[in-house]
Amino acid sequence: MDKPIVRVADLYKAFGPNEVLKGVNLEIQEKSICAIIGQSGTGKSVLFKSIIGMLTPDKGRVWFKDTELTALPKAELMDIRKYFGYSFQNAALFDSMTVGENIEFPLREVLHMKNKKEIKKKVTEMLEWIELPDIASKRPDELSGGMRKRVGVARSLVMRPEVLFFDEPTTGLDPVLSETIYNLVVRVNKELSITCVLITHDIPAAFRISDKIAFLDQGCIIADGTPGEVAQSDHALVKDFIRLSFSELAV
Ligand SMILES: Nc1ncnc2c1ncn2[C@@H]1O[C@H](COP(=O)(O)OP(=O)(O)OP(=O)(O)O)[C@@H](O)[C@H]1O
Repeated sequence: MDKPIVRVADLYKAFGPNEVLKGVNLEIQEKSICAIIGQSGTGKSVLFKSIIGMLTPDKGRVWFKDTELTALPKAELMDIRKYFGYSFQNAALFDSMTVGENIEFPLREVLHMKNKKEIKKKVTEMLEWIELPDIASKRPDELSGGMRKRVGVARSLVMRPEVLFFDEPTTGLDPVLSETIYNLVVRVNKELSITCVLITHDIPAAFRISDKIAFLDQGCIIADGTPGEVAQSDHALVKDFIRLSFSELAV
């Protein structure tokens, strides 16, 4: 877990006059869980999208292992992106397709797999892995929010990414379902050895499951380290944020 799999150096991104990222530096260790936390609108999603190449940074560098993504031509960047998986807030499933078709979609469209038996086997394996073995023929709108999120994770995992990014994986879920999703993140990390990077507002969960926490504020990382190290931060905002997040639990 000592080698960085993703490195970000001095990253800047603005939208017109809105300077969102202002010199972000971050290292994410291979096979770790890293949580990016911070106030709303502070640039967490923009940082995510800049790392995975969905947004082009204005300045700065991003590496995946030894490859500098920010130096790659678009075609090569697309190729490297197959090592990244994403699970976004709304699970982004296609409602017109069954669950099975949703999961096989990247196999057909990205990996150009044609062998129906092989595709079906992978879909079945994934559904068993997320502990929802019998829902291949259901449509996403027949599922609960928590099930949809698990299917979204399965669709990302079927590509066997090396890094899986979760943007607010538990938004809209009650605490019990949220826990099942965090357990799934931990299983993805421990059982499949996949590096997991998550944005979350659930600070206690982030502290519980992460190896590293990075606190983003106004476009810069103002604290990062193990949960214990970040909990000891001297930064007033970090201290307040953590105190308030944990005191909510005590109410
Ligand atoms: N594609 C875009 N075009 C213009 N502005 C954008 C774009 N994407 C994000 N922004 C702006 O960047 C800023 C940071 O947004 P971002 O979504 O990264 O915040 P966040 O920290 O993830 O917030 P939250 O925790 O509420 O999800 C906001 O001011 C937002 O309006």
